Amino acid sequence: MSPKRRLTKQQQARIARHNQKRLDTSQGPDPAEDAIYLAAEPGLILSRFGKHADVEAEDGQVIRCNLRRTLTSVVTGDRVVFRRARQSQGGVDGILDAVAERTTVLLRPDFYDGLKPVAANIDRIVVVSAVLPEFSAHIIDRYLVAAEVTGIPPVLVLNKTDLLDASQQKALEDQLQLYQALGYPCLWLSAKQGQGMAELLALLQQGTSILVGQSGVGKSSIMNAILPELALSTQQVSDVSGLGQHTTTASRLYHLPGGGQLIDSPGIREFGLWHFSPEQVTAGFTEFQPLLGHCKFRDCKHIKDPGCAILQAVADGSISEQRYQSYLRILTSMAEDKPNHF
Ligand SMILES: Nc1nc2c(ncn2[C@@H]2O[C@H](COP(=O)(O)OP(=O)(O)OP(=O)(O)O)[C@@H](O)[C@H]2O)c(=O)[nH]1
Ligand SMILES: [Zn+2]
Repeated sequence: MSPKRRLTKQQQARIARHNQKRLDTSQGPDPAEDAIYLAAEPGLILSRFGKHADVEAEDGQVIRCNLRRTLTSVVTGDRVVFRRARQSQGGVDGILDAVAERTTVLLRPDFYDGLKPVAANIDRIVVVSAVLPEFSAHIIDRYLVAAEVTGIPPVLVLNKTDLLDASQQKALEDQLQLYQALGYPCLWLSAKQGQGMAELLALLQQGTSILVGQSGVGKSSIMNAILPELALSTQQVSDVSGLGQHTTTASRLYHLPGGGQLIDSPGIREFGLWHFSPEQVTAGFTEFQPLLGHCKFRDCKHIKDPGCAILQAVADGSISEQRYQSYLRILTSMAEDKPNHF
């Protein structure tokens, strides 16, 4: 093994000075840059695209900034330190100096590229499902596992309830009852007719939320209903292209009229679970958590193992058979779908 390279005293001092300047928001990293930029200020990333980001300053202004090359990961929702340029250059009006530590980060497992951060500092994941194309408790369970493992509280929204007849309604009420009993807030919605929209808005008024769910469940319809600003831009896109859909996959943060933020992130609407370990999936089932460590064998897989506390709970009905079957399906699908590098 080669000996560790030691830094000289001068090198150490230079690095220390550099780090100190980066942390000190009252001074830029390089005094020569003060001729180009104003004082550092805190900001919020609304959107990131390539080498640029739209940063919202505390006065509400949006400033398009260049990213320092040292900043490798900057995503929508990041809290940052930036400086306005004294003069606009080529449509760019500032520079992004530093990114604050994130409370949460949503990672998108890309089949080819590995894990990619797509949004940061999210307080709530709104899992949208619908009675059409088809209601699937299993898919809801996948989203719930992802949310639990990521550490962001989920909320369930059932959309298109205007299409239900009485018997379908009863069956779905039972389904949502199960999730409600697990501690997940559930909301009945019709983005089309407006039922439940006021309750949803009230829920989104605190913190930053993101909508996820399968294609066609009505995420865009919900967003357009609560964000006139977005409805307008979608409309404009549809007028030009005739496609009526977003042409970009970039995430963007919007402020809601009565408070709270909503991140529109087409790239994370459906996410895989490849990057989770089987143990994480187990822990992602909230009702399994109190039983973990109570199985007879320490390495219990909770599948066929004798003395398994989870299997026992399924047998006596305190854990729902449906949720347990969902758990098994997730484990199987992970083993089948997993790309080599996860
Ligand atoms: N009946 C009914 N239809 C709805 C409702 N909400 C949305 N839809 C319809 O469902 C279809 C899909 O809605 P979108 O909002 O595009 O769904 P999405 O989840 O954004 O789909 P992707 O963009 O593919 O991810 C559209 O034809 C909507 O008009 C609702 O509450 N009731
Ligand atoms: Zn077990």
